[in-house]
Amino acid sequence: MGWSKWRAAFIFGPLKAQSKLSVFFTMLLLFTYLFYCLNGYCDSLPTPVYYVHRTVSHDGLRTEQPGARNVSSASSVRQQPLNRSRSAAQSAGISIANSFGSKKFPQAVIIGVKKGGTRALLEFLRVHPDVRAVGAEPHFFDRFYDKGLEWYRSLMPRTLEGQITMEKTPSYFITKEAPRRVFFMSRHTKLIVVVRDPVTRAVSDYTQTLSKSPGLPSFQSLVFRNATAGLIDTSWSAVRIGIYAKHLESWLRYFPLSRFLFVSGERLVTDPAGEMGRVQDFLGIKRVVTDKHFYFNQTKGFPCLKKPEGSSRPRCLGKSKGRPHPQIPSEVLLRLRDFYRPFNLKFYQITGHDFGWN
Ligand SMILES: Nc1ncnc2c1ncn2[C@@H]1O[C@H](COP(=O)(O)OS(=O)(=O)O)[C@@H](OP(=O)(O)O)[C@H]1O
Repeated sequence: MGWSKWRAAFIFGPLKAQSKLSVFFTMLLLFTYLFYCLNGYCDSLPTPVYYVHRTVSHDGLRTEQPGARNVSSASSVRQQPLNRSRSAAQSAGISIANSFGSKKFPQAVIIGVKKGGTRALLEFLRVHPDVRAVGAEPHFFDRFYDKGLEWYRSLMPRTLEGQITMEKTPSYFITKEAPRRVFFMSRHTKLIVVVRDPVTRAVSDYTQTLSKSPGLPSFQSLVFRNATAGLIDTSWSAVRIGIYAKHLESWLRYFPLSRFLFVSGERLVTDPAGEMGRVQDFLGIKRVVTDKHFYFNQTKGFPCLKKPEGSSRPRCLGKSKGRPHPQIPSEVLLRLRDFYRPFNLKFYQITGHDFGWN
């Protein structure tokens, strides 16, 4: 080696070593970041925030602290990141490596009504690429509120930018505390209520209970408090759930009417594409689910999906959806119809929509 080569090695040697070192550290950083992301830790970086409402809310009611350890109380309206801790799925050891997106609180919830057609609506919505929904009913705002909002969020599917997270739990509509709790999660939550003729709904509800307890007394013996006087028993849940106006009033103390969409359970059967058009508009997503997605299954007597989510084969809802109802004496049904009439009218008046049940 000549003198000039020795000189070059002397001058550039330390520089080469430096650049090697910086490449090494950059790689190390990259690998560490990738490792963390693949294990779900990146979820805690882009924080979905929600507003913690004042301890005393606008209507003077005290707001609750869900699973108190998760959310600190706030004396004024302020933003609170809610995803510091790792999700329950992770702590339960469920591998979520190689998954994308993050778990967010639902921006839209199907809050009711039981036996209204809520499963059909959710399954139809799941066909939409911009909707991701929990399959099972989480029952967070009625049964599991003590588990805290972090637990609730961990149940949600991962969503990418622009996708909507959804869930359905029909019992929320009649749960006294649910409006306040949902409001506490986010006042911007969109609320969908699938409503169905309360008389048919009551019979459907009874049919479901009967399928689980075959020894159940007859519908007519449960529906009356005093059969001779024709007094309806409003303490029976199958009757109470159908007084929609009353339940809606509790929700309207927290949410304006514009935050609700009322889906007709009847139209969801006779014109699923039409009703889905309204739902997609309300959610602010493209009308992707159209009449092309449905076919009418003659055996089932209901519309079914040509290609449900995650399948390329046509599928109808299960046996417990769309089952035959027992025969109820017509005078019993007429009496029940009379009972609901004023409540239905009130409901039409509040919602500005005549559902045609009378
Ligand atoms: N496409 C389609 N297929 C099957 N069933 C359909 C469909 N669309 C609406 N429905 C009606 O949905 C009723 C059940 O309502 P829900 O899903 O809200 O019930 S539940 O509260 O979740 O148990 C169910 O009530 P029943 O007829 O009493 O079984 C159906 O009438």
